[in-house]
Amino acid sequence: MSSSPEPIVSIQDVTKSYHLGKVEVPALRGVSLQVHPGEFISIAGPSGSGKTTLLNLIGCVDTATSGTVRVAGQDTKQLSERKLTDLRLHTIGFIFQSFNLVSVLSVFQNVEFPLLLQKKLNATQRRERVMALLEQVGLAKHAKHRPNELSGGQRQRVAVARALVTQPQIVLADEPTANLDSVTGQQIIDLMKAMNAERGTTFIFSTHDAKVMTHANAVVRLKDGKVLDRVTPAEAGLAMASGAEAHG
Ligand SMILES: Nc1ncnc2c1ncn2[C@@H]1O[C@H](COP(=O)(O)OP(=O)(O)OP(=O)(O)O)[C@@H](O)[C@H]1O
Repeated sequence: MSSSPEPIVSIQDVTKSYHLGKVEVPALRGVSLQVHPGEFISIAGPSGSGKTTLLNLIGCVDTATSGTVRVAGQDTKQLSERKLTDLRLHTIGFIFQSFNLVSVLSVFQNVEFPLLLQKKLNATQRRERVMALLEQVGLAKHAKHRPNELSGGQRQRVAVARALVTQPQIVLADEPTANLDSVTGQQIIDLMKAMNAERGTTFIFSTHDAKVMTHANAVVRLKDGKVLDRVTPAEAGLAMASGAEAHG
């Protein structure tokens, strides 16, 4: 946790609507949220409450209908496509529910991929960076394997390494444990938390899983496209025990 006064993510009165033909689907209806550097934040809420939409806006893969999304001090609406790509590539790491590894690339090549896009390190530097991370996630011996030769938990560890390889300030994870059994899911959260503690990387992850939420510094609960509240995991647990939390 950081006491930095400057939030790394600042969202003000954001709405987002999708259009399905003539039908307007409001996904976010006036969301404000501040995340400070080094936080380990869970976005929780029932299916359809807007978690993925919110992560997509923070990750600059989609734009708000109205309101302001500031990431690393930049108002994303003011940025050109080029600048948005730069922000995604240098400042943000992504982890997905379904791992999204490239099946024809080895574990090493998957993790190296963002570095190739960045064009900042030479081959030796890239090798050192990738192997150090694979060591950390316990997969150095699997560097030459293809993703389909790994278990789900191992694939997600590769994805964690890939998200961190550019040393981003923020890692966004959309339901990172949803396709894993609970023990393996726990290992992924432990790994994310270790990276958060060691590097000070800000993590924002969505989840349905109450157990996963307990590891967050704060739980931001969404309902019907609005922030219900921002609570500690203990408070979220109490609310769930009393039946106030709906699950998707
Ligand atoms: N591309 C899209 N086109 C139309 N409607 C969409 C689109 N993406 C999301 N929605 C709608 O926006 C609302 C919020 O969806 P979102 O995926 O953000 O919720 P979520 O909390 O992540 O749900 P889940 O937990 O099921 O992934 C839902 O009503 C959904 O149907």
